[in-house]
Amino acid sequence: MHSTDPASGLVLEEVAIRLDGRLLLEIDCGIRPGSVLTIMGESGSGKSSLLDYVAGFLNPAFDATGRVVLDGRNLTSLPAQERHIGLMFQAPLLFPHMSVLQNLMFAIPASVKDRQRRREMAEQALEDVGLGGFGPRDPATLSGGQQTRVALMRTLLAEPRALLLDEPFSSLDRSRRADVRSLVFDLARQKQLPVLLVTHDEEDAEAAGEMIHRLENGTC
Ligand SMILES: Nc1ncnc2c1ncn2[C@@H]1O[C@H](COP(=O)(O)OP(=O)(O)OP(=O)(O)O)[C@@H](O)[C@H]1O
Repeated sequence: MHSTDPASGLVLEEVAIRLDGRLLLEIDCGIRPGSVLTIMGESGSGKSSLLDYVAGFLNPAFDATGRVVLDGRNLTSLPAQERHIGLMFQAPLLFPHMSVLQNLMFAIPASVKDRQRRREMAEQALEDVGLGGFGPRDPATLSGGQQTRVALMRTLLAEPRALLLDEPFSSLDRSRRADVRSLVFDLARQKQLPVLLVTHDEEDAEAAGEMIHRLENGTC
């Protein structure tokens, strides 16, 4: 299934990932701006490797083929930093030697040169996720849910054109998980980003919406 408008959204055209000559995963699909495709499948089926391929840093141990097209542009041979794709993992991975605010300011594109403007954007991002005033804090002093919210805003401040989420909610407890999940999907919808979500959690998949691909024998 391809995106209805090939000039928008994320399209994975006949992507196949192999390891040691064995086909791990095959996918051919389109994700419209603002919608989420959820990929579920057993451990080791190649889900994270698919995200790595889309992001542009698949380990060379794998052999991958197929095109990655974002908003009509073929990204397949571009380096990761030129793809404008945002990633979020299970561990929030904030830089420990920077304050929360510095973590956010670091993500803002270099095209925003004015330091005061960068600071205001980072402070606003914290306000947006209910963490106003947390800027000076050391990331290690934040709870898991707070760190995840900062990581989300850090990803979005980089102005990605698509989001890849690899089990991003799994370190959160049930109640916090539902809140952070809604926040991620709401912001993705607002910003009209196509989202590729990898999860083992049925509730995540249900909350994400109608497009769920379950890998069976590597194909979905
Ligand atoms: N750098 C690597 N070199 C060789 N094999 C690897 C490498 N990284 C992962 N693998 C193997 O590739 C396969 C796919 O791994 P991948 O992490 O993509 O699966 P996954 O579906 O995301 O699994 P999980 O749900 O457990 O996170 C696994 O068998 C894994 O052991």
